Amino acid sequence: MGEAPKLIPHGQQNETSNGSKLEDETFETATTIGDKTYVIGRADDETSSINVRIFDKRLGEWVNRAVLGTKPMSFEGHSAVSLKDRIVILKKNPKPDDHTWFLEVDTQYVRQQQKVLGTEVVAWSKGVIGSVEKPVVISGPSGVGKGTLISMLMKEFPWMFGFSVSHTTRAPRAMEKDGIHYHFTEKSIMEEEIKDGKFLEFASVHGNLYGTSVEAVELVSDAGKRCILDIDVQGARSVRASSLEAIFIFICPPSMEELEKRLRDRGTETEEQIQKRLRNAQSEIEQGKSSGIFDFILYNDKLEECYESLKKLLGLDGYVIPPSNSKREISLPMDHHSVLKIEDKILINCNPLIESNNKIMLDLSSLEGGAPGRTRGLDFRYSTECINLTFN
Ligand SMILES: Nc1ncnc2c1ncn2[C@@H]1O[C@H](COP(=O)(O)OP(=O)(O)OP(=O)(O)O)[C@@H](O)[C@H]1O
Ligand SMILES: Nc1nc2c(ncn2[C@@H]2O[C@H](COP(=O)(O)O)[C@@H](O)[C@H]2O)c(=O)[nH]1
Repeated sequence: MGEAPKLIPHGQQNETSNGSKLEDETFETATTIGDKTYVIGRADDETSSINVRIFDKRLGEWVNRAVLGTKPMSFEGHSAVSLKDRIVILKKNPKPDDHTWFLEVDTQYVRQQQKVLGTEVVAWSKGVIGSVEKPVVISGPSGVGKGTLISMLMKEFPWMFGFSVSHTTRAPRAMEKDGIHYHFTEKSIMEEEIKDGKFLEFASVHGNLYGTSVEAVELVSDAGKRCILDIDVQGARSVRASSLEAIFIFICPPSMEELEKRLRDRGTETEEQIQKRLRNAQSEIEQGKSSGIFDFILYNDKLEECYESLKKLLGLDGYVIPPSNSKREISLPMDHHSVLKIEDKILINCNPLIESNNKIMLDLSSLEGGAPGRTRGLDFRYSTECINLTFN
């Protein structure tokens, strides 16, 4: 039998009937969802990252869980609010783009990962203000022109799209740069990272291992951009089965002869590799057309025409949306705050001595996404509702 979290029996933390929390001086909060109490506090190391300990009230002991996703850093205290399947963490003294985090404890992603990894898990997801369009998954046989089309899109709309940089165990080509085209990695390291749940998807493609890390997708979301993934059909199938909502596009060649010509003309593969890629192309095209994974199929015959079709289905033909600087600014609490959950809203009370506009409301109904990746659609507003809360 373990010792129950001290915070609760000793009353160091106020836990109200509606799940709101006030933080104690040790920077720890204890939040109960179902049978488990999640004690969240500063890690006992020099990183200042957040540590999670889990107490199973039914078993009466502390339990271990794999913690997935990038952990929040630079932590100077927080408030925690329980939702049905996750805990909202509001940091104190936050940086402008790093104020709200979610610890997912029973979401679809968490349940999926429990099955995949064969262990209990929780997952971090950072909250980002505003809404970003769904990621775009682009698949198609090697040499069909996926990379070419993606480069055109990123060149024309650099503020809108960000590329998810995959990991691969294949050797870099002459012009490829580590961290830009791929994260080139050792097979044993990548296999270890797959075991640790760092990948959203991975597959063996043409004899090498390729995979999309959760971090690769998160980095694009953090930049407020729409994520583009260039992955094979197996990877697209895994993403389709995951909780990441995306648009799936399959690119077809006009003919196998033209595909072979493009692969040869590119001059990046040996004859043996070209043959292997062409053999795989046949079944990839069949799956692309008939598996039901893909929302759209495009034929890349004339490059410009295919690019126009791609833009059209992404809603980018004709009028081009200019880069937006219109992110609504809101001053989040810089000092002690308390939080209160009322239906699908969280009311954040700031210290009235410090904050001029001292009530901020977070509307939970507009949240989208979540782990793996970021929780989008955070909507903070200055609140006129008057709720009497006492400050400690
Ligand atoms: N519509 C097109 N007509 C003629 N050549 C094209 C067309 N689209 C792309 N190409 C050329 O075909 C070659 C392969 O294109 P690209 O590298 O973009 O393919 P890919 O699908 O990304 O391949 P891989 O999956 O191997 O990375 C390149 O040399 C590119 O310039
Ligand atoms: N499942 C995944 N497939 C990926 C990923 N990154 C790239 N790819 C696919 O691999 C082939 C070959 O790429 P190449 O750069 O060696 O020519 C191509 O079909 C890509 O779409 C990934 O992260 N996961």
